[in-house]
Amino acid sequence: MAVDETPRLLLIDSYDSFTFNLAALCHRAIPGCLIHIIKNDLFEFKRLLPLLKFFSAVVVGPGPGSPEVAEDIGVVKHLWNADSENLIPIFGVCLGLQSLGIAFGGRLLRLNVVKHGQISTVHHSGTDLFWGIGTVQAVRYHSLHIQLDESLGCELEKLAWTSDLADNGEVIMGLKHKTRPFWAVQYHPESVCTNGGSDCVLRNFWILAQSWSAKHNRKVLPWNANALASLPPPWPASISASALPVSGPETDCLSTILASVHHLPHFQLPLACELLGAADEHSPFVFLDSAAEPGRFSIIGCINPMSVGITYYMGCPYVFVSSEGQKRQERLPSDIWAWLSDFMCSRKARGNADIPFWGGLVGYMSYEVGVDGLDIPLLPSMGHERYPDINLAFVERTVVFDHETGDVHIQSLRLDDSVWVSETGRLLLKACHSPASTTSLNGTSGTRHKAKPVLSLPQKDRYIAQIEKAKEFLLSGDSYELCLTARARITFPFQPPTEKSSSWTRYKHLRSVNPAPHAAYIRLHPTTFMSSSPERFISYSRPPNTLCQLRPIKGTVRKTAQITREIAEEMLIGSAKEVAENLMIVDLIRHDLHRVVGVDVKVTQFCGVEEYHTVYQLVSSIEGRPKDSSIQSSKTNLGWETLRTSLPPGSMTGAPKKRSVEILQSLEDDDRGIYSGIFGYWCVGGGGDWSVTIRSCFKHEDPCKTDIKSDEVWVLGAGGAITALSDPEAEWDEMNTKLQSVLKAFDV
Ligand SMILES: C=C(O[C@@H]1C=C(C(=O)O)C=C[C@H]1O)C(=O)O
Ligand SMILES: NC(=O)CC[C@H](N)C(=O)O
Repeated sequence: MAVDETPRLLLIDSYDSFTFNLAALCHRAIPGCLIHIIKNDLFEFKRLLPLLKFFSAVVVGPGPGSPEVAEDIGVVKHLWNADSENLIPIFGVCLGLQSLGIAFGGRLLRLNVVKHGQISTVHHSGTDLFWGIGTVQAVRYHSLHIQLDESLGCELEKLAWTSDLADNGEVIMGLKHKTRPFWAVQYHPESVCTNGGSDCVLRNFWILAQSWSAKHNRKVLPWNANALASLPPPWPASISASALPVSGPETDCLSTILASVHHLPHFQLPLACELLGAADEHSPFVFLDSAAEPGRFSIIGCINPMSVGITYYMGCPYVFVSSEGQKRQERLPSDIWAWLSDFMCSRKARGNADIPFWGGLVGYMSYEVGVDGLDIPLLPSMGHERYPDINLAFVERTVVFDHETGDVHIQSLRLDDSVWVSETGRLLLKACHSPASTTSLNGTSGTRHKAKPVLSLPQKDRYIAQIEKAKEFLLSGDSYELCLTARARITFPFQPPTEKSSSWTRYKHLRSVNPAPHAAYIRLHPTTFMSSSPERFISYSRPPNTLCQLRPIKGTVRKTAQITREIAEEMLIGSAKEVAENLMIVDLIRHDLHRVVGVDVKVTQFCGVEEYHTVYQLVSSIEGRPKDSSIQSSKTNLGWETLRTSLPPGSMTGAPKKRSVEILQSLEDDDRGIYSGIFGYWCVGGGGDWSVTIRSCFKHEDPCKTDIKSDEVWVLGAGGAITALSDPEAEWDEMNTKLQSVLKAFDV
């Protein structure tokens, strides 16, 4: 029988959000290995068993829940009892270790004090997995642990442990089976903050596995594509251009957009927006506003009746496309993502490489679009007849202001649009030289509404009770962190609509009272959306050589007169709780990024303290830029694929993502809708930039339907990450601080 030289690993994923980090670690530690990743419920054991002969080893990943619960552990629990014919070396992580533990007489217990995103010193035997290894500082994500009664002639041997002192006493961190080829660690070797116990432990496992296989004459069968057709292709080799959506022709055969540049350092963005139609309630308008640092570009999209509008409702097999007053529906080829990809494929163009947006799609996507991508059923409350879950305009004419250089770029994708480009230039130049009123620039709190609005706020008792319930899920091991949120509503009694947009005035007020780098005003009927978000979800540069960057925020301190930057740094970086919150999301996002871009993922900023108008926040930055030129061709939509597979934003869910979203659905009172989703753009050059919809509010109405005398209802959401270390009162305050940052614009 021929021996297959390529190390093949079967990585069994128990629906965790760190699985691709583990795959990346295996790839680093075991040269040339190919990793097939399956969910723990893909096969029954009798179907999996014959496939094991094609693998060199199995890696059992971490996951939510308990190894004693059949649905949580899936097929894994059977692996340990395979007969000697079918034995295969196995490396387990966390839930994997716990499953090994209970299979051979270990007791599964809850920790007194759970450890999520915290770093412990791991002591070890210096043998087996820990051979040649010095100090280990390891990240832990667990609520459960294994205890061995070694006096009973246990088949397992402890290899590593940590001393949690008064919290939990000694906790097992590494195990091996005395005769079978099974090894496992309780901590997370793949976490970005684990030091000393990652690559080298995996390398030791591989050496142990190979020598056990040699000693027991275990042969790996040559790869047989037919027999293995039911397995997914190996990672990272599966990431190839063919697996990515195609973005159209190569850049060198594209038309060049029309553009003019004016140096106007004192450009008044709100005034420019008004000259271009922002104040006209009846026309659609989009403005992506870098209203504070570190935002650099602000984008005004000039929409007119010929512009294409795209709306999509969750669960609907159609997408609605409107233009020139007509609306038609188109059946989706497979899903909305593929449709949008096709739509953009035929609209590629080329412009000034220094400007991130040349025209393209601008708008928002709801949280539920992302939830759907996790294969979680929508809540029954989600009907078609609500509001669009995806609402985008294809913007051909844009004004882009570069806050760094003071240059204004007027651009059009249309052929023969030089008249619009030059007239818009003239208009904006003129406006720059005429004094603007403060009201026009900043807005005022006063709008057309005379009557006082009714404000409905989250109830403290209810929110605290939800935090307590969330904590139960953290203690049981079902989640490591839950981003709990609540909604507020501001209702203005019906007033006859006016030409002059009151929401635009409101937005100007918001951007002056809570300036933010990812601010936005998006009026795409029936929805009006305004944001003062501090958080970028993802940006991806134009292909080829796309760089994907995600910038999760986790860790918040409210600004007050007493809180200086130094104090905020101490409160954030000096707090195990805040850093743990951030670390968990960094690890989750690394996983999301590794899945699409392969091995080339880096954390370029870890827990930087950034100052915003009302809060200090801990911000990390994770980047991926695959070196592989086949993925990096100018024809692939790497960024779009990363966006699709990374929703909903990890910072708005918690980890592990899928289980956490399910738990949050059961805890929160309403679906999130637009809140917690994303907004931003997809440029015709292939790049994109999408922000997280927080510190934002929205309303749905159609000003053309004057016969319906509906109230004007603005909805806003706010929340924060709940961890086992959360103090409910402090979480309640944090959520309110975030709500207030937007409520200020309503003077309620
Ligand atoms: C949930 C919100 O914010 C999220 C939660 C944060 C936190 O827990 O520290 C910080 C930024 C956001 O990712 C919100 O603003 O509503
Ligand atoms: N990271 C994990 O695999 C966690 C395992 C288990 N759910 C626990 O909390 O202990």
